[in-house]
Amino acid sequence: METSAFITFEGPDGAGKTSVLNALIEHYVVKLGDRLLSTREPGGNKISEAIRAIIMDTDNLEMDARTEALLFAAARRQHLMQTVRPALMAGKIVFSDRYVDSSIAYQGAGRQIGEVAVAEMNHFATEGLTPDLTIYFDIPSEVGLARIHQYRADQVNRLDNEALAFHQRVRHAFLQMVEAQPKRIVLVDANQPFDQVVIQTERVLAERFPTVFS
Ligand SMILES: Nc1ncnc2c1ncn2[C@@H]1O[C@H](COP(=O)(O)OP(=O)(O)O)[C@@H](O)[C@H]1O
Ligand SMILES: Cc1cn([C@H]2C[C@H](O)[C@@H](COP(=O)(O)OP(=O)(O)O)O2)c(=O)[nH]c1=O
Repeated sequence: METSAFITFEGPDGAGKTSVLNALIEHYVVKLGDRLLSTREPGGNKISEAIRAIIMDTDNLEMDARTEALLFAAARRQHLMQTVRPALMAGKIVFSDRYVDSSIAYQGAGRQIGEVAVAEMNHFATEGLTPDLTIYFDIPSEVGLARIHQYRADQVNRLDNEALAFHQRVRHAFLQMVEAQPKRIVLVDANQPFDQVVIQTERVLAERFPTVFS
């Protein structure tokens, strides 16, 4: 059977992950067909999408930070069991728009409930399943937020609404993870023209998985 790969895409809000992922899928689907599975967190199945709706609801202002972290982890667990693991077992290439690193950055650092505690809780949820590669799209918080408010104002969610300091803590935590785990996490500068971001991402994928992506 062909080798599977679990590749996650991370970054602050407005870094361009979703747009880059769409471009990548268009590019690779010709070669990979249904061997490529692209999915996103939180969501991807009925239960996780229902949890997502509760987390993102801008009316849920009273949500406690640990409740939020537990809900993200619960949605992640269901997504892993129902979508990601079966695909990996079938030898597929799985692209996931966000995974555990987002919880460490947003809930651990952004909400300040502790990066180690969030990592441990997610270890329980995932049984330690770690991506083969993570591409981290780096963007200054001001630039990312400006993109969202300029182009996606109709889709602003409860986390987008947080103050600048929250988003700066999130970015700082991501950068620390890149430094601590350079083999797994590769940084792509997302503060450049879109086509350049896509080209650099494709280069990283081709370097790491030459038989799949080049
Ligand atoms: N490199 C880029 N330069 C300028 N605008 C961009 C770039 N990448 C994405 N955008 C725009 O920024 C907004 C947020 O992008 P999106 O892909 O939704 O980001 P994310 O999924 O990381 O939050 C979109 O309107 C998108 O068109
Ligand atoms: C997966 C995950 C996402 N998030 C946040 C990041 C985003 O603000 C939001 C996901 O919303 P989404 O609209 O999917 O944003 P994006 O396109 O930027 O990924 O949830 C967490 O706080 N913790 C997590 O574990």
